[in-house]
Amino acid sequence: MTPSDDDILALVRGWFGPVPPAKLAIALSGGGDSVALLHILTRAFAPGQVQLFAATVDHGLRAEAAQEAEQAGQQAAALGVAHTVLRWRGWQGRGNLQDVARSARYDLLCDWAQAQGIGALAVAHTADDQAETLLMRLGRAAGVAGLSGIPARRLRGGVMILRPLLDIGRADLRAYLRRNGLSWAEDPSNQDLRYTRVRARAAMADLAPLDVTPAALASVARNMARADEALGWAAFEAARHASRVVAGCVVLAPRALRLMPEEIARRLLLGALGWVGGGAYPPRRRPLAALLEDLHQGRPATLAGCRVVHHRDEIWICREVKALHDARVAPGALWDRRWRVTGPQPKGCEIAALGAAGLAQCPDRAETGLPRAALEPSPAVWRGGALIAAPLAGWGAGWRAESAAEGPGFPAGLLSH
Ligand SMILES: Nc1ncnc2c1ncn2[C@@H]1O[C@H](COP(=O)(O)OP(=O)(O)OP(=O)(O)O)[C@@H](O)[C@H]1O
Repeated sequence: MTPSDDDILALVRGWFGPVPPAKLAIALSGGGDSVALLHILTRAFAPGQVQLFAATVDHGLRAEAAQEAEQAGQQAAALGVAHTVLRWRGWQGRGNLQDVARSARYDLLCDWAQAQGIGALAVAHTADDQAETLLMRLGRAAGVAGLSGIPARRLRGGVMILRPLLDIGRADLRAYLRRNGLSWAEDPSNQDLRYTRVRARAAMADLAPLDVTPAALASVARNMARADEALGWAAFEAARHASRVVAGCVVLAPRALRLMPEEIARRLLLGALGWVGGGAYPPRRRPLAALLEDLHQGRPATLAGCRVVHHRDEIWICREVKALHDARVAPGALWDRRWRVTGPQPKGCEIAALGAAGLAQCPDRAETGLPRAALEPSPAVWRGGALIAAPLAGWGAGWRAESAAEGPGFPAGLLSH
């Protein structure tokens, strides 16, 4: 049965709970879903309870984009909502256009929201988007995390991204738009069968006789999200017992790693590699499985900007020194996302990796008890090619290297997976 306006408003109100954000940004593409979201949000809350702001990203990729952004602005204005157009002109012809544009769009929207002091951004993904995402991920042989689909809430760049329409179907939103006499722009790429998402949408109709409906798939995503959270928690607990952080490395007990369920070990490694290596994308399943096998066999390995070695009966996940070739900053600046090095007479000095040649100049290196793989990528102070200090290797009076990593760190980062 098609839900009425009141049903939809109650659903969205319920989604936000008793304390909705005082300021809420809306990502308004001008397409049907986000126009509906805008309209719904203007009606869902008590007057003055939630201050709304809308923004449209003009990617400059289609001739009509600027005009559509302007139209979206008029729709927002008609509803008394402040509107901003954010322009992106960053396409350099490299990589996958859809992915690059999406990532740039979220960056622009989150930066804008933060600059306005708005902590939450609503986007208009629907139950159909969720179902299509699940189908696409089945095709990529996803695991529990992938089958959790699009999250209802996720922190990005200090802004909480909210998806209050994730339990509402696209057809129901179209009915809402028509009932309320609202117009919207159709994105022509929604018909382009070259896109996997469009093919997934077309395939949904064929799956209906099996009861594989958007609602059922959205339900699977919710179940998987709960399982994912539980696995994240178990990995966090396992990491607390079987690992420690030393000199920017994650140190693991091999026996504990061997006894853990494989999925927990896999997540623990993923979290450690992400924290130490800082890669934008996590390593894929197969290289990660190969790494786990190497570790069980006592072999050293390299993955995701990390070097993994055995040292004194423990496994050390260290930063890969080769990945730091270009990492050079002035003293006091953030180095390799995680270190801040300060000390006396910094003039003319730069911070770069200690490396093998630098380490050879540190007489007290053995006394640190740290493996070479941990010391070589550690921050060192250089002046004109001469080593001034290597705080983690015990060389250079007065210089300090402090951990300055942002974010939840390790192992807490395993919980937000
Ligand atoms: N140009 C835009 N300006 C502002 N918001 C946008 C824009 N494009 C998309 N959005 C927001 O993102 C929501 C989802 O849009 P769309 O499905 O195109 O996005 P996506 O994030 O690229 O996801 P995917 O392609 O994986 O479905 C829209 O409903 C809208 O809230």
